[in-house]
Amino acid sequence: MGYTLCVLGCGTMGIAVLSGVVDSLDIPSRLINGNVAEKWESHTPGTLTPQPSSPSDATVPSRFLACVHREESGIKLKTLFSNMAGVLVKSIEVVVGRNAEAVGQSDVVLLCCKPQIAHSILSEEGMKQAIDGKLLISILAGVTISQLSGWVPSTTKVIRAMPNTPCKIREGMTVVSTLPPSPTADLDSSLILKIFSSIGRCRFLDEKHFDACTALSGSGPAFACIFLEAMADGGVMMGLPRAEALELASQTLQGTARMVLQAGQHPAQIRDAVTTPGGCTIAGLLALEDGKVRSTIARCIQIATDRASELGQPGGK
Ligand SMILES: NC(=O)C1=CN([C@@H]2O[C@H](COP(=O)(O)OP(=O)(O)OC[C@H]3O[C@@H](n4cnc5c(N)ncnc54)[C@H](OP(=O)(O)O)[C@@H]3O)[C@@H](O)[C@H]2O)C=CC1
Ligand SMILES: O=C(O)[C@@H]1CCC=N1
Repeated sequence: MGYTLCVLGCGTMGIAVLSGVVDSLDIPSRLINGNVAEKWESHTPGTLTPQPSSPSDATVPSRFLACVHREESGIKLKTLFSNMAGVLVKSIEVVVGRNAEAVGQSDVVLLCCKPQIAHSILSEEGMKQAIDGKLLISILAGVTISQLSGWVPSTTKVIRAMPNTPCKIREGMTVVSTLPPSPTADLDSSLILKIFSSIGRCRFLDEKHFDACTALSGSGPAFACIFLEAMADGGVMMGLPRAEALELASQTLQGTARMVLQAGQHPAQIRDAVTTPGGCTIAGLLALEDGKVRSTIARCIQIATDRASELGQPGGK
């Protein structure tokens, strides 16, 4: 039997993680349809490769509770999840305004609310008893393990994770804070890996890197989309239809990223191979350098990191 996973604050990211995990658990039916092999192969050897799960695996969730605050959000989630539960997932239950009850029925809690309201949610009546001894995985930007640990009983195991929205299509990047030594560390770590490596890449890093990870991979999809849209706009300016321009830009970015991740090529190698002496690529590259695009993008990560460190902090907004 699997365990119960509670998504405490099931908005954009809660839905992304939950949808991806549920999708990954629906392996047997998709194997029958014959379309899953390619998915497993698309992950680079040497990284944490997802494996099809067995329904009896105790490190795999089999029941999901999705907590929200507003009735209207609950209705939207019910519609969204109504057809989602596959063969291995017994149920996805939407819970409105009953956080402590849901946490009490869960084994693992994925905290996905806004950083600013985490303290009030974890201080709700009945929450201390409900969360006692449980594994709490927080995806909140800026809120530290030390802060979270101060809001829950000392028996609650607190871990941070920083996923991103592509988790929804199982192409996410998640960084998990390294686990402190404990008798349950191995079990906790395999359980955490099962969740996040089933929805993309996952790696452990020390908590001191979390604000930078929040900026780079957490916020990264937004930054990548600026570049993507700008490339497509350039194509449109030169007469390409919008839809085709967007397809060309997206597949080009995806293919290039895969050359780095899968083929292990350095970005400079890829760039040089494209850049014919006296050709059009060097002409475009020089225009980018004139626009200080590299330092602008690097500064964007620096500024977003600084902002991430302020989120959820006393006196911060
Ligand atoms: N968005 C992203 O790409 C990423 C976000 N993060 C982090 O994830 C967290 C969530 O972000 P995001 O998903 O964008 O935010 P959303 O606003 O989309 O989701 C927040 C959720 O919390 C719920 N909520 C609010 N109050 C309560 C309450 N009292 N009890 C239970 N649930 C409540 C909301 O429900 P309702 O609608 O009913 O109010 C909503 O479902 C943030 O801490 C952010 O730092 C991390 C990585 C990437
Ligand atoms: O913008 C934010 O604060 C959140 C954290 C990472 C992505 N979105």
